[in-house]
Amino acid sequence: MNQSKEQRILNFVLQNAVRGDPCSVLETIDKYCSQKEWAMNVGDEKGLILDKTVEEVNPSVALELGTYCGYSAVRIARLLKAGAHLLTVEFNPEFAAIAKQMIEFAGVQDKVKLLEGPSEEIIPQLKKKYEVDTLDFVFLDHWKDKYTPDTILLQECNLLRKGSVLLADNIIVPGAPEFLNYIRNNPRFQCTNYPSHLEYMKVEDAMEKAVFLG
Ligand SMILES: Oc1cc(-c2ccc(F)cc2)cc2nccnc12
Ligand SMILES: [Mg+2]
Repeated sequence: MNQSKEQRILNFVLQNAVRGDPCSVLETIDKYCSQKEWAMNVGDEKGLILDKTVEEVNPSVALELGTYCGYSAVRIARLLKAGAHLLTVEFNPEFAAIAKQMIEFAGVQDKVKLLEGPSEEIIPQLKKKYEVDTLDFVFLDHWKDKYTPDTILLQECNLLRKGSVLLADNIIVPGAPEFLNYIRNNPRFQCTNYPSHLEYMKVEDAMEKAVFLG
């Protein structure tokens, strides 16, 4: 049974990165995916926008929708202060299995809780089952047609508070036009657009930051 691309990425990290060193893991994934096989990690260019937003928010509790191989989970977790944690949601079991190993190899497992399942099922469980009060930061990087329903669900579940920051990937490619329309026309959010490029490509992409005004 030949290996998946995600397994090949993990193997390359296990053989070439430094165990317990998140930056080494990120560099190694970026090296593989820019030189050998493209993959949908947020990447090093948009990753800098993610870094700056996480540092600005300095979240105690962060949520990621769309774990994939764990690249952005490692990217976010490496910046979290002592006692802070990231909940990351992945519905694809193969991806979740890869991400778990990636997160552990990077040594950030104590800061990351990987939740396997559909976001629409997990979000309503965050308060009672995962002891979340409100979310300081949310990274949306899963299927683009889920950005809007999940943002509405976060509000319905009272998981956002005044100042909660959402950051959405792939605003241009693959694109999230319905989400953009929703969030930019919603008076309860203050939006900022960050032009960038699709990971590992010269194709234009962008991220959108949306601050919940309460
Ligand atoms: O960053 C991303 C890029 C792409 C993607 C796929 C194929 C293309 F041709 C271009 C872009 C899909 C994604 N799905 C979920 C989360 N993030 C994604
Ligand atoms: Mg993405």
